Amino acid sequence: MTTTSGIPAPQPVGNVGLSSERPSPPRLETRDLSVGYGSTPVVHDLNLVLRPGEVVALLGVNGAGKTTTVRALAGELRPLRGEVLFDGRRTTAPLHRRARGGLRYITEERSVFMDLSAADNLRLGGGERERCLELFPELAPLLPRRAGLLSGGEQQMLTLARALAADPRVLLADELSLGLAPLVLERLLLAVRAAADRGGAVLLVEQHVRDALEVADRAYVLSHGRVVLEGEARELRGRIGEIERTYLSSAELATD
Ligand SMILES: Nc1ncnc2c1ncn2[C@@H]1O[C@H](COP(=O)(O)OP(=O)(O)OP(=O)(O)O)[C@@H](O)[C@H]1O
Repeated sequence: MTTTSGIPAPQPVGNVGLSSERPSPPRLETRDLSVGYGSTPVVHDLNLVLRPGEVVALLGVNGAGKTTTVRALAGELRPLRGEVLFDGRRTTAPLHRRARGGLRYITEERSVFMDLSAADNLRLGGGERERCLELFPELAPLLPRRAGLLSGGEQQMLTLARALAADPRVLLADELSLGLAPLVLERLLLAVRAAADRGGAVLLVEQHVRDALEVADRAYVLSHGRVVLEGEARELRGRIGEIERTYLSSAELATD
């Protein structure tokens, strides 16, 4: 595509991993990864790729192994078998070292420092405060307030603003939507999409399949710790029934 001045129009970074002939090298990758608790794997033989500029959704019923996968990617759980690669290099580094490489891991539990003000929470994120407020202007009047007094949705916004303002090279977002109003969820997901469009690599763990597939480029569906379906989100949007059936069969197996 060219502009009227004949200069090639900038391509959104978000499509780099998908549309160019040679996809960008993965920023984060697992090869034949098995991971779990003690010596018992709950995720088996996982091959997952996360490239710059893309949002990848990780879907599956409760207990499928999504959080376990994300914790392994974050460096909180060590592989039992197989490996995790960050920027093409095998790593067993803990989270704080991966964070130095630009990885941010956000979960519902680790959301905010409750005793600090919203402003102090943003300061701790290392990103610019103005940037946070650009992302979520609704945080401005809440800045002096103690974070513990904010609503669940406001706390999630704070968490995400803090993570996104630092322009993470990799964002692992586990269950951002838990308990959020639909409109807040939509804002959070759009902010996540925008982070990928600026070149970040985003892994999004989500219970809301349709919402996740709206903003994702690709998705993996886990069932009992194994990938049972994967593909481009635009294709999977037409296969929601099939995805839901994997959820149902997981539930049947779980009650056997
Ligand atoms: N700390 C732990 N110790 C032992 N087993 C665990 C631990 N955490 C999770 N598990 C087990 O590992 C399996 C996968 O759990 P995981 O939390 O990864 O699933 P999930 O897909 O993220 O589920 P949810 O959607 O409910 O968060 C489950 O059977 C769970 O009981």
